[in-house]
Amino acid sequence: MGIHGRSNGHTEGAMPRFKTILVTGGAGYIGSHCVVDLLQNGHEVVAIDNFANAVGDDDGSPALRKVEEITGKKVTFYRADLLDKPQINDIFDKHSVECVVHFAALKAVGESMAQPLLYYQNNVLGMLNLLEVMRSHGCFQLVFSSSCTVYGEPERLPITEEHPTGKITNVYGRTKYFIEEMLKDLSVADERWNIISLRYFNPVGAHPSGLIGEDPTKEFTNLMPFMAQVALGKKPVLTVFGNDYNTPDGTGVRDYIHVMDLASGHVAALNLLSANHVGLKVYNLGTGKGVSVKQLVDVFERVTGTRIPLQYEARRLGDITAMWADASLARTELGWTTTRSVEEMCTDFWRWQTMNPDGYVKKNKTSVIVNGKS
Ligand SMILES: O=c1ccn([C@@H]2O[C@H](COP(=O)(O)OP(=O)(O)O[C@H]3O[C@H](CO)[C@@H](O)[C@H](O)[C@H]3O)[C@@H](O)[C@H]2O)c(=O)[nH]1
Repeated sequence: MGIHGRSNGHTEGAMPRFKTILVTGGAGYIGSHCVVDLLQNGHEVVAIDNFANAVGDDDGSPALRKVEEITGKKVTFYRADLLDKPQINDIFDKHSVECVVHFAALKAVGESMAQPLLYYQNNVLGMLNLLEVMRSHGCFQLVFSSSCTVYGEPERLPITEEHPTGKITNVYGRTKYFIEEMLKDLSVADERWNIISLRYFNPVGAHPSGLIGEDPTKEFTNLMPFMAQVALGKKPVLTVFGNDYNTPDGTGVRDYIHVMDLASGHVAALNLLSANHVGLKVYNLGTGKGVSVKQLVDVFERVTGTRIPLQYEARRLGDITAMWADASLARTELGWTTTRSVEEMCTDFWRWQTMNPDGYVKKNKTSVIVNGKS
């Protein structure tokens, strides 16, 4: 496989498709990987990011410069905040945006509990501003980045899109849930809206080139980046939160999905939106397979040749026992499936980590507003 990775079977040009896509949160982990896939599928991308949790420098986004290297295509980038509505308005004035893929959001569960207003303001108000600007510019096509967290503690497994939502124990998850409810109301009130909400399971891995990956600017607590830090020797031990769950090996089970598979789910969603009026549709993006903490550690050690010292501790507050997707709706309606194994998730993440042990290299130390760098 070359630098361009692989396609998951979408035939370029087979369906009518949008030309210019606005990607909010485009410099972030999932956003930057998705931009790769959008560019490789012939879209033009205008990306915005406020660098709340992504690396930025005087020249814009190091991640998006790498995306340009991978794809050989240009990304128009604005450092912009969705809370600054006039700025968002200006961007829509400058570009004929046909569709928005909206990633920009704060996502740390613990932080959301300590600072709920910050989360409601950023995630919910940011979404409202975006929707208003979209409407005033006649743009009604949206792919929204939602999460399996909207399901709360599963009542049954695997989780289908029909599973009840709303019984969520953290503020971050509630912002995703509230936005989905808003989008429902909007699609009922005004049939011009054409929206797909994608409920992600646990995104991990990195682009196979090793040029882009996860480099949060905030303290992170997710399993794979933490495990990689331990493997690099930057952290002494991986704390496993709970080995007394009702799972085969006692550790928590999740549906880990390679970030490039997740990215191709967005391209598939755009293809559906560009050819159909769906109102509002919701799809799970997961592999359909549950993997425990212990299993993920074992695969990571095996494929990277590293050793991860473990320390078992009590369950983490608010963690659920097990969660995995029924992804059959996305398969039948979006024509999308995952193609990357847990081994590839670990190998690709490790390649990114070892090629970039300190994450993205900034061109300059300070950040200034960069408008319309292309
Ligand atoms: O140092 C660590 C970190 C995690 N875990 C365990 O690993 C699993 C995965 O944890 P993590 O990577 O933090 O993901 P989740 O807690 O499943 O949360 C992710 O998935 C949620 C559902 O989409 C999103 O809401 C969150 O933003 C996203 O971080 C869980 O069983 C954790 O208890 C450990 O044992 N040790």
